[in-house]
Amino acid sequence: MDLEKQLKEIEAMGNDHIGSSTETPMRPDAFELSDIEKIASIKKDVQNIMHTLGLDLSDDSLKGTPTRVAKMFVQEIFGGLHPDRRPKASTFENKYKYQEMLVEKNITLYSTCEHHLLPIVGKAHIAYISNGTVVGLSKMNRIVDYYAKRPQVQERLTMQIVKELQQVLGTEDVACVIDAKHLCVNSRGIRDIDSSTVTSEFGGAFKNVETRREFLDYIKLDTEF
Ligand SMILES: Nc1nc2c(ncn2[C@@H]2O[C@H](COP(=O)(O)OP(=O)(O)OP(=O)(O)O)[C@@H](O)[C@H]2O)c(=O)[nH]1
Ligand SMILES: [Zn+2]
Repeated sequence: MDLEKQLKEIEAMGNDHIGSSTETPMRPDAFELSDIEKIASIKKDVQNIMHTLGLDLSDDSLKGTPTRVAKMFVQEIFGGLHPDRRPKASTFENKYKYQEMLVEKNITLYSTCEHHLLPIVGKAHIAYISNGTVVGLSKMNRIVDYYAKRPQVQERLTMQIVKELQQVLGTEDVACVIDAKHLCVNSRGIRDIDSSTVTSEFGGAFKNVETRREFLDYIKLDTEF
């Protein structure tokens, strides 16, 4: 089979998982292997890639790389694929009777583009209006970090963060804006170092133009990376 045809088939297989859902496309058997087993398997895959590239894996500087990359994939940059790592977001009663929106802005975001497996670096900004329940501030940073630690497209990441907070807080009134640089755009391909991508998801009251405007005024997108 020629290469072009093979590539088309591989692409078609990948697209089977893509739906309109905000869920990360995972197979049902995603957690049959333990983390240790995944690290051992990925180590061999990375060894194979490096070997194919012609690198000498007995070199002192290179020999630890397959293990390092495998651990980094499973435990760090893709650690958010595992539901066990979902942050426990304890909620409290809004005893202050605070009625206005709460904004957690400039949340540092490191993710990975699922098309090229290159870094996405940026800031997330979150707002919610309590309907009686509040959440500890750091939990918003933790939720961003959990969903960011997956192969991602920025649109899905933005929606996953909002959906999670809506569930935790029991309200639709949650919004998220992400401003991020994609190294797949900045450092390869079109190599545009200055462009960044802005995505947003506005739930409930944030669909109202004035409420949305208030949130956007608080965060004033002057993001520095
Ligand atoms: N919608 C969306 N696209 C993304 C995201 N991250 C990367 N991309 C784009 O996904 C596309 C991948 O499509 P292809 O055209 O198959 O990739 P490519 O041939 O390497 O494209 P170039 O980057 O233009 O060289 C690229 O245009 C990326 O810029 C994201 O978070 N959201
Ligand atoms: Zn990419």
